[in-house]
Amino acid sequence: MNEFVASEIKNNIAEITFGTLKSNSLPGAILEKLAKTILDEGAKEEVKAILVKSEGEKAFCAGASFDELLAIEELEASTQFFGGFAKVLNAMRNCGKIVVVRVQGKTTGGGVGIACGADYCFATKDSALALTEINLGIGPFVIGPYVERKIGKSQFSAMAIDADFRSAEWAEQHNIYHSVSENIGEMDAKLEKFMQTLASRSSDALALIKKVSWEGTEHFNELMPARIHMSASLILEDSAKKNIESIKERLRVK
Ligand SMILES: C/C(=C\C(=O)SCCNC(=O)CCNC(=O)[C@H](O)C(C)(C)COP(=O)(O)OP(=O)(O)OC[C@H]1O[C@@H](n2cnc3c(N)ncnc32)[C@H](O)[C@@H]1OP(=O)(O)O)CC(=O)O
Repeated sequence: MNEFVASEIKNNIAEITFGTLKSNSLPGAILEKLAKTILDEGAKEEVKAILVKSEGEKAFCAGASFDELLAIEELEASTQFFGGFAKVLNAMRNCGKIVVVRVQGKTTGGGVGIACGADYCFATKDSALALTEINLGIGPFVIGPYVERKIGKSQFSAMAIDADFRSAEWAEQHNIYHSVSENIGEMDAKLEKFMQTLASRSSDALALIKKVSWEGTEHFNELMPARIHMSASLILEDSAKKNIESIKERLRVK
């Protein structure tokens, strides 16, 4: 399977895994499927919490798929595509269940959005992160409210402007990661214990914790159409396509 979203329920935990061949970057179909899977699993009474993770031992998620961005030629398609990120984050926020995210390696752009959409986030010390959108000629507009909620406006705008990687240690100090491990084995051992404990907790208490944690984010729904339009229109510029081609080349020869 080249691109997939899979889910299984183990011990009252819905484990959702996504994967794509290019650093787990996200095409539109995977975004749509991920959003739907999170909502479907969240609606199941037996599910106490949701674990979102990605395939492999390298990058957690490289954000928007370059190949899909290069193929987009008109506003309707780009609006639909960036709307997919809004749907995933909205699903994480509104699914009614605690969402835990497992970050095993570097993450950029929309992948940082997914880490910030978590209620609790595990990572390894190699899980540096960056808002690289400006390199393409766009910005972290759709994921912005979710990132700002974790790190504050000043740090968000600094990350969006410089597009530099911050370390996992930085991400822990700035409330994105809640647990940082030396390696994947150590992270998974901690995660398993954490999820087992979560599964034994009161469903009603967890639901209320989810509710109060996201209080004050109701306006995200109203923000989204304009935020989607920002990325969706900028990506149509010729310079954005040239930028993506040169990033792909830089990554290929590095
Ligand atoms: C949500 C909004 C916007 C966005 O999300 S914009 C997307 C931003 N993403 C990037 O800028 C990703 C750039 N990629 C990297 O920095 C690195 O690849 C990585 C993610 C840190 C992973 O590094 P690693 O060393 O593990 O892997 P490689 O660099 O060797 O990459 C392997 C392979 O994957 C290809 N690739 C990387 N990123 C993407 C991508 N986004 N789409 C497609 N393909 C990607 C890379 O080119 C390599 O391919 P090869 O063929 O093997 O060369 C907007 C909003 O919020 O509004």
